[in-house]
Amino acid sequence: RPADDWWRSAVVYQVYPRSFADANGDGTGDVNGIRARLPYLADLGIDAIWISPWYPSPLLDGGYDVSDYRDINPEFGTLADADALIAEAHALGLRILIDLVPNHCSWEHPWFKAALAAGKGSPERDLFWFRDGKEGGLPPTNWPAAFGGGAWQQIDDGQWYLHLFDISQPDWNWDNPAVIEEFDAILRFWFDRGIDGFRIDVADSMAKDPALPDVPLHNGEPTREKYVGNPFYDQPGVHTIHQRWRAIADEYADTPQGPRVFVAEAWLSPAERLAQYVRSNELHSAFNFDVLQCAWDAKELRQVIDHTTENLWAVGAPATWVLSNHDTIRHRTRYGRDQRDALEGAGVVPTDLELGRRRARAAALLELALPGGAYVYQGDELALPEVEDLPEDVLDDPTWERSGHTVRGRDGCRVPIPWSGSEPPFGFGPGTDQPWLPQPADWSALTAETQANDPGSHLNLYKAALRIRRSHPALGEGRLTWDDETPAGVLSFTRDSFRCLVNLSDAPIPLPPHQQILLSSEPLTGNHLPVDATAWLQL
Ligand SMILES: O=C(CO[C@H]1O[C@H](CO)[C@@H](O)[C@H](O)[C@H]1O)[C@@H](O)[C@H](O)[C@H](O)CO
Ligand SMILES: [Ca+2]
Repeated sequence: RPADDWWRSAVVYQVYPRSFADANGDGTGDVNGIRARLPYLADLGIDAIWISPWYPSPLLDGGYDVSDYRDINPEFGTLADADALIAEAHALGLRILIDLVPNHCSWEHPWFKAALAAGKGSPERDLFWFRDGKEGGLPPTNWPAAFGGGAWQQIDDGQWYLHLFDISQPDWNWDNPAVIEEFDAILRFWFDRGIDGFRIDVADSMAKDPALPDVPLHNGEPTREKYVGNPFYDQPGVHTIHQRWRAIADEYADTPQGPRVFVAEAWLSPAERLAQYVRSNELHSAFNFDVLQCAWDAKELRQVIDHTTENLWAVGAPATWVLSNHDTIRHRTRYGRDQRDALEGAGVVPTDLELGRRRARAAALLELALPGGAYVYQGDELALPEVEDLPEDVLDDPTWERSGHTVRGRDGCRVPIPWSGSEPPFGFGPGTDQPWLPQPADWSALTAETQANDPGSHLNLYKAALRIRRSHPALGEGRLTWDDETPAGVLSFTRDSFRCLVNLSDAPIPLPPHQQILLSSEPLTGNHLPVDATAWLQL
C-alpha cells in the first residue's frame, strides 16, 4: 500500500466539473467526461484529483450551494458514475478528493425548506441562524455578505436568516448537535465509497460568536477584514470541528487506502493563523494563498515563502502551494499585468499575455520545486488566460448580480477546457454548440491536442517537470536553503543536489556551470537565463 503521508508532497489537479469535459454533449461538463480524461491526467503526472462540488444544487453559486450532500447533481451524472470514476482513478494510481461545503447549504436543501415552514423557535430553525431583527426593521447584525450586501435575509414572518455568502446559501448552525452528526455521517458516506479526502470550503467560518456582535465600520461600511476576533471567521470553535473530523478520517487507517485526508480552504493571513488549522490533531494541509496573492517580485516572494514554511513546519505540516483556482483571475493573466488590481476582477485591464505566458512557465517550475504539496487548477497546464470579455448575459457568478452588475465575478476563470479541434467547443463535448460559457475562438492554439504535439508547449513543460519531480529525490516534501550572493531580483534555493533559480529581474543572468535539468525558457547565447524564466539545476 502506498505511504500514508502521500498528501505531504502530492501534486493535486483541481477539476471544476461544469467546465472540464462534457460526455453527453449538453454543453455542461459531467462525471463521465472526467472519466474519459483520466488517462490524460495520469499521463500529465499528477498524484490526485480534487473535484469541486458535484452534488445536487440549483447552481446559484457554481455548486457551492448544496441541496443534497449524498448524491450527484443529475446534470453531472449519477452515483454509479461517481463510483466508476473512483475505481478507474484508483486503478490509474490517482487519488480522489471531493469538496465539502460545511458552512452553508442551498435554500433548496430539505432541512432549510423545513425550517422555513416550521416557524419561529422550532428545532428545524435551530439548524440554521434564524433571529429576530433589531428595532426599526434592522437586521440582527451589520455583517456583510461576501458577494455584496448584508448577510441577513428577512422572511415573511419577519425573522431573518444568516448567509455569509449568497442569499441562496443559508449558514448551518454548528452549535447544534444534529448538524455536527449530519456531517459526521456525510464524511463516512463518501469515505465508505472510497474517497481519499476532502477539500474543505471556507474552513474558517463554521463557528460564529454567539453574542452576534456587530463588526467595526471601515470607511463607513461594515469591514470585510478577517481581523482577529471577527465574529464569523477564525472563531475558536472551528478547531473543535476539525479535530472531530480528523478523528473520523483516522478511523480509516486500516482500510486498503489508509487514513483519509483534509485540505482546508481558508483565506487567512498571516501564516501564523493558518498554521492553527494544520496542527497534528487537526487538518492535514491548508492552501497557502499568500504566494497566489503575491506580486511577481523576488523579495516579496521570498518573504512569503519563508513566512509560510516557517509557520507550517513549526506545527509539523507541509506547505501547500497554489497559483490559481476557480475563485481567482488565472495567473497567466495576473502575471501579464500589474499585480495589485489583477486579483480583484476590476474589469478589463491592459494585459501582456506573452509576458504572462513566460512568467506562468517560470512560476510553474517554482511551484513544483518548492517543498510540500502543489495544486494545479484545470487549464493551468495549458496556459489558459482569463476570459474577461464574456457577454454579460452569460455571466453566472452571483457576484455579478449581488454587486448590481458592477463586479463581473469569477466566470472568466471557469470557461470550459479546449481539448482539440480548431473551433468551439474544441472537443469539450461532442457537437458544435458553444458550452455553458463560450470559449474564445483563438483558443485553437491552446488545445491539449495541439500542445501535446508541440515539444515546447506549456503542457509538455508541466509533463517534464512532474516527471522529474516524481523521480528526483530532492523534490517533494523537505526543506530548502536560500543561496547567498544571489543578484537582486533573483530567487535561488538549493535542496540537496538540486537548485532552483528564478530570474524576476529585468536582465538575463549567467547560468551557473551546473547540469541543466529543465528550463522554463530557452537559454540565451553565452548560457544566460532570460528574464522571467526558471532553471532547475543538478549540483
Ligand atoms: O472566501 C472565499 C471562499 O470561497 C469558497 O466558498 C464560496 C462559498 O461557498 C464559493 O463561492 C467559492 O467558490 C469557494 O471556493 C471566496 O469567496 C474567496 O474569498 C474569493 O472568491 C476570492 O476571490
Ligand atoms: Ca454534459
